[in-house]
Amino acid sequence: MFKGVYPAIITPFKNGEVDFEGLEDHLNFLIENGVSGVVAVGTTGESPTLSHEEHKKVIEKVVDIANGKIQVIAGAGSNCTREAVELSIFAEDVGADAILSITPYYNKPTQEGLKKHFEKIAQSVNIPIVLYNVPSRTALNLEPKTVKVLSEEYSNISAVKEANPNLSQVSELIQNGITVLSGNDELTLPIMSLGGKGVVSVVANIVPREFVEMVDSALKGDFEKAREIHYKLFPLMKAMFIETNPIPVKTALNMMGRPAGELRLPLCEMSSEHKQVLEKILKDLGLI
Ligand SMILES: O=C(O)C1=N[C@H](C(=O)O)C[C@H](O)C1
Repeated sequence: MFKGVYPAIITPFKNGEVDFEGLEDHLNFLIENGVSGVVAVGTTGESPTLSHEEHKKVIEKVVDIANGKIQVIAGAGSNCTREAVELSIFAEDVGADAILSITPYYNKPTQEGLKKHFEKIAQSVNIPIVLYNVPSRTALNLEPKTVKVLSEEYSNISAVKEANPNLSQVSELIQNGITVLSGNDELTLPIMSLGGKGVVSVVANIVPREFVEMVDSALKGDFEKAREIHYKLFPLMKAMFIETNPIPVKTALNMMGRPAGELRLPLCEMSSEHKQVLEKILKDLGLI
């Protein structure tokens, strides 16, 4: 079901509002450059600062523009189970191919609580659910044993977007038959060497075609070619986190003349020092 590059698409803003024209332009750019699909309203899409109405409208618009040409994984997570269920049902109803469901953040449930949370979601939709584990943002780790129990009970839970850099944990997930998508651009190649199937990517918003070539090379077993691209793009991948994502990726896209637009507070404009670092990397890659 999941293989390749899935940019976590940015949400363009103009004059404080969602720029749906810019969203369509950027999504078509990604489609034209060979991505397998996109994640709509993930972290990179600034989900925390979209209203529920905007969140739903962006998912609906992305599904509409994609029009079956690529997969749409709808960001539908929450630290409130009831809210996550409601959003997941909405995403399925408007035609999303799958949902990305982050582990609850801030309220730090136990593994038993995580299991019950995702059980409720799996019981509410039929489309596939990609569990999203990102300890650096949620302050908890979704353990492989919890994923194993869920995947054995629910056929629509079979994939994890893994942003925990612990590669032993990645091996355990894959050994248990779980499809793993990297949740960290820099770890994509190492994870694919273990059997991962691709990535939910930030940097692919900027260089989709090259990142697709890297992942496709790894999927074909051509790790020499994949490594070559990995190291070419490594400075840009690192720069995506020189400040909190998506500040760098939107800054880079604006530098490239692409319609990324503003950030919503509390995310704000990148420091001029970091802008200079990013600008040099983009120039070195011939992107500006
Ligand atoms: O938008 C997402 O979802 C992503 N979140 C990660 C993060 O910013 O913590 C990075 C990931 O590649 C995309």
